[in-house]
Amino acid sequence: KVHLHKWDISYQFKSPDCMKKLAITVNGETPGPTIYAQQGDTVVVQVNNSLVTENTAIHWHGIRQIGTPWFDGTEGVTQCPILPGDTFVYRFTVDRPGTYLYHAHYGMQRSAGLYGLIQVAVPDGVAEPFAYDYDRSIVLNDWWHNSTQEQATGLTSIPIVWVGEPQSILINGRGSFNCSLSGPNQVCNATNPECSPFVLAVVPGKTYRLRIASFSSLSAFNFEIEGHNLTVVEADGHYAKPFVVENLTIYSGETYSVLFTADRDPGRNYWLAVNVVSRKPGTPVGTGILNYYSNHPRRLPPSSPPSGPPWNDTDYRFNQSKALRSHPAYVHPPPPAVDRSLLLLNTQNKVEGRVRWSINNVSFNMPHTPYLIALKKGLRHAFDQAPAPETYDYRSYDIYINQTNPNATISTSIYRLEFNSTVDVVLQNANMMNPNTSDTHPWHLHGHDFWVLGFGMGKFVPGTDEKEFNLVDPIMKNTVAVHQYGWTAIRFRADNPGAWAFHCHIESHFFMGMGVVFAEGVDRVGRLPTSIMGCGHS
Ligand SMILES: O=C1O[C@H]([C@@H](O)CO)C(O)=C1O
Repeated sequence: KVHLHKWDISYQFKSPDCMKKLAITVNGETPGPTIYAQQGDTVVVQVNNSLVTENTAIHWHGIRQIGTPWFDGTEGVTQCPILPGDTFVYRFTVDRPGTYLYHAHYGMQRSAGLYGLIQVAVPDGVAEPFAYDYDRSIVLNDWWHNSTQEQATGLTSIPIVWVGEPQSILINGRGSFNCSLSGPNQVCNATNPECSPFVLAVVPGKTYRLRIASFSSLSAFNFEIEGHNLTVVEADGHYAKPFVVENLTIYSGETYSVLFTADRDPGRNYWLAVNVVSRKPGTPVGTGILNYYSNHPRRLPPSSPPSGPPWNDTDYRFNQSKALRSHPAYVHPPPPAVDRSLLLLNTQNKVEGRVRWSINNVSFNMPHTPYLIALKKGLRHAFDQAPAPETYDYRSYDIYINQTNPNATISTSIYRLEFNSTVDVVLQNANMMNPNTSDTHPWHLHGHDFWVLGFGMGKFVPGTDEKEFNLVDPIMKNTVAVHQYGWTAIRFRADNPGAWAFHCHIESHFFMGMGVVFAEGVDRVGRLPTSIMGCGHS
């Protein structure tokens, strides 16, 4: 089946948290419409860029784009930007069931509101390894009152003007800023229906599948339904070995399905609560209402919203990461032999006086000619041909202190992977430029899923820590957290011809250079559509 969507991308005045602000919308909405499809279907999205003064591009996050690497929607990597007034048609197959995302992949436009869900159902007659009565979704985001242009300008200023903690957390596009805190020239209207809390209505006794997705620009979130345990059953489109949590930590770019049963006292409503974790919260708890039929949907619960785990409890988050395993009936064992291992140190640095993020001391810079085009056409002058660094000086580097020399270099270099090779990547976290701080970084790989082999605290020791890898039942994902001062190991097969971004999903961190590009089998890529071209060298 082919699903055709016609999208008009435009700025609109919106008040998702009661404060009026310009937001980027799909057909006037943020979050944009959910794309529904069934495994094997073709999705066609005709994107008309009505932003007037801004380019755009849309990434289909978690969709591997097998055979269509040019429709990954990553500006600078797989396509030229879509110019204002232009229409671009994405056409791709959704080859696996599960919960996926779409969002802008141009500048910091995701933060401005261009995002939504993709739900791919199993084929008719195919059963999933769990049962539920109803399917619902929860889309999480963090929200600022200044514009993304202002944020981007601040990030590139000397000295840096950091974006700071968000003003609000949005649940399905709804938050509630305290209007008494708004400045005199700002339009905040607490009674605007756009910012009335999200209500999840449930029938007592029924079991719900909640598809939870985070589009956060910065924050790690902890999601809790007051008084209801959650059973995790899916992550990034893969069935998980079910495990029960009181609350779920979710990082930007991840999706989970959880099951819960509305089996508590039906005489009242309960809170949905989203708390910021990992960074010191500067944002009030995001709330919604779990409404037991037949209570009034606006009746507030008689309690305070859950405050979640302590924001700085790294072990708590680390333990959830380690609890996530493949469902036993759906294990795809990773290839045992590895062809290449990369050890990637994540650091905050300075380049020419600006604060940047670097991988093995190289800060990523997007070239003007998209890599896929440059590689396919052999345009060697379009980007730095020197290979990107494979490792860092792990023997002497102290991940717990500020670097003695914070300067890094900036480059457009990439990792060329042999087609069909098996690649291990260990992401190593470290101290930032402020003393005693390390952020959690959700890393997202385009074009592939990877096996999550392991997590560790402290420094990864090559030759030793591989022994801790889970080669038995690792979950496959497309986004995974690298915990503070810790490491995360993944494995993937370079079996998808194309050029693929791999980056921190924190919007400002990727903007500040926190990413790399992998390219494989480009000689096998079919004829590039001319619609992706028109910028840079030719
Ligand atoms: O990239 C970042 O920059 C700030 C801060 O380190 C500089 O002001 C911060 O908290 C980040 O995550």
